[in-house]
Amino acid sequence: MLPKVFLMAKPVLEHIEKQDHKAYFVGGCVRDLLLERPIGDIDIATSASPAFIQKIFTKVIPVGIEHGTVIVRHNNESYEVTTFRIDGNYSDKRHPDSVQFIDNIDKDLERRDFTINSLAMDLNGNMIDLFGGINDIEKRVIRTVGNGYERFTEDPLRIIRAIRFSSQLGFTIDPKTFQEMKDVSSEIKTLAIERIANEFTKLFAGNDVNRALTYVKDLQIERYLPVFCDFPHILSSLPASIRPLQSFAEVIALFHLVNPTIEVSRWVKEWKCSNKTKQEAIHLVEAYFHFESHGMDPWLIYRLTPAFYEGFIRISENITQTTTIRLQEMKAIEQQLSIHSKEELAFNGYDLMTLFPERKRGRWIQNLLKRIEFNVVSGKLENNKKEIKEWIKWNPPETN
Ligand SMILES: Nc1ccn([C@@H]2O[C@H](COP(=O)(O)OP(=O)(O)OP(=O)(O)O)[C@@H](O)[C@H]2O)c(=O)n1
Ligand SMILES: [Mg+2]
Repeated sequence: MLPKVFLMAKPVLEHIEKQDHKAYFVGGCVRDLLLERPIGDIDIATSASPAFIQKIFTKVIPVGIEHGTVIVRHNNESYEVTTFRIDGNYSDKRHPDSVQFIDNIDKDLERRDFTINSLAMDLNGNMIDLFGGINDIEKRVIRTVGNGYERFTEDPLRIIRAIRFSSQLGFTIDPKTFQEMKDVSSEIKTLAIERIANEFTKLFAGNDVNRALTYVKDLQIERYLPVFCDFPHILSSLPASIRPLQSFAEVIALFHLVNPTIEVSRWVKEWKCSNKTKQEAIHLVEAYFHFESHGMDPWLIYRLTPAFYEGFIRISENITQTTTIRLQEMKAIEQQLSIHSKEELAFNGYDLMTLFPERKRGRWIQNLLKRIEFNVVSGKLENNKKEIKEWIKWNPPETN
């Protein structure tokens, strides 16, 4: 019996087939089904044109109609439905210059990157396996469909995808395919950095990230990657055994901790990351530096967003190469915090100005509040007005 995600998508295929067109499950979802891995997106390939799909379904989003792709919404799920096609040249290394729609799936499967990704499955679970994909899944090998040199030249991102799949799936790369990756590797410099970052995020998240990094070093891909190209030894300075990371921010944090002379802001700028990624990386790095000098304490927990606890553990485990920090311990400290934000502090800037009416507004207010906040969070000072007032007597604000 097919997993639920396929059963839910089945009516979409049935509806297309009822109109005398062919429709198949293709790509990653078929691969992951055979590997019994969690299924990501369900992609569908069809002989029907995008216009025809738009006609026969009520909810269709034309996401990439020029490449033959639309999204069909069915029972609140999205399905990418792509017309069988062959690609023209990829002169911008992102999208083929032109695509030609065809009515037979064979040639469509032939243009795909790896044999394990070139499987198609029909409604009844019958497999179309033209390039030995099932055999390669059994042997756990990544191999290009046909001529690797051509596949990688069409889209050099496939070089990094091969390594990413080896990390995610724990597969080896076929030696001939690997040689072809080497031959085309300098083309990586033509790729949009966002695409590379996307693959790198998945590469570092894979269970077999260490094997993948061996491939990266062997190919010397760092020559073509921003930041890495200026610090050729940074990959070799990584800890001996990397545990998987879950976001690009974690990757940046790790590299910054390995080489603090490269600022987080430089990684973010050259890899064109979002501000969200930047903030997450800064957060993780600050937490780790605090941990290094003070250990796990309430101040660390107070400053670290709970959503980043697990990321912090992953980073720490990588740097220290131990597994001593426990999530429960962090949560327990969080539960015990006297305050969770400075808004909960029993004393504010206005109180300080009332206490020192002769003083002009200035930096001293912020500085003193920060010290109060730190002492309250650290359990050295009770969070009530009277206590804080008393404390200030002995810890007066700095002179302006
Ligand atoms: N550069 C690329 C990108 C994609 N594909 C084909 O398009 C399918 C879907 O692409 P994508 O969703 O990027 O990869 P998946 O294999 O589905 O992997 P994931 O699980 O990460 O989505 C792939 O299986 C592959 O057949 C390709 O041939 N060349
Ligand atoms: Mg996919």
